[in-house]
Amino acid sequence: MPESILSQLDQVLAARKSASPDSSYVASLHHKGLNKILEKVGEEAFETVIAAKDAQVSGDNSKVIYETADLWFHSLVMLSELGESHQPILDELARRFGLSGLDEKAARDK
Ligand SMILES: N=c1c2ncn([C@@H]3O[C@H](COP(=O)(O)OP(=O)(O)OP(=O)(O)O)[C@@H](O)[C@H]3O)c2ncn1[C@@H]1O[C@H](COP(=O)(O)O)[C@@H](O)[C@H]1O
Repeated sequence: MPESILSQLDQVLAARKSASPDSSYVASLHHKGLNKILEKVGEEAFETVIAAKDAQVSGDNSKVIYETADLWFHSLVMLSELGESHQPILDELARRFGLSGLDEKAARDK
């Protein structure tokens, strides 16, 4: 089975941690450090929200798809900077699968 794009990206992002900041965008982000990466995640989250509001009016989802990809990508860079891969996130979603959000909240609020 071909490797998933998330696995392929994880490998590239990890390799970029030791690359020269002049040689690549991801290497430049790792070089600038976590605060710069978090700034980008916040920026992309905001742009995604605006694109979703626009899509609601126009009925065209192309911009929100593009911005969500930017958000996911920068979130992967954040995880990579912290020494994580995408896998624990998929595992957490899998753990939650089938667990009603309402039931989970009720158990938490007890
Ligand atoms: N998926 C992506 C990806 N998505 C978005 N981006 C970059 O993320 C940046 C988004 O920032 P903005 O939209 O804010 O644009 P900007 O104004 O250029 O950014 P700033 O100057 O504000 O930081 C752009 O430069 C995009 O090109 C990405 N850059 C890289 N990748 C992947 O990461 C791999 C490694 O990339 P390099 O490190 O550049 O080789 C690539 O082969 C791709 O697979």
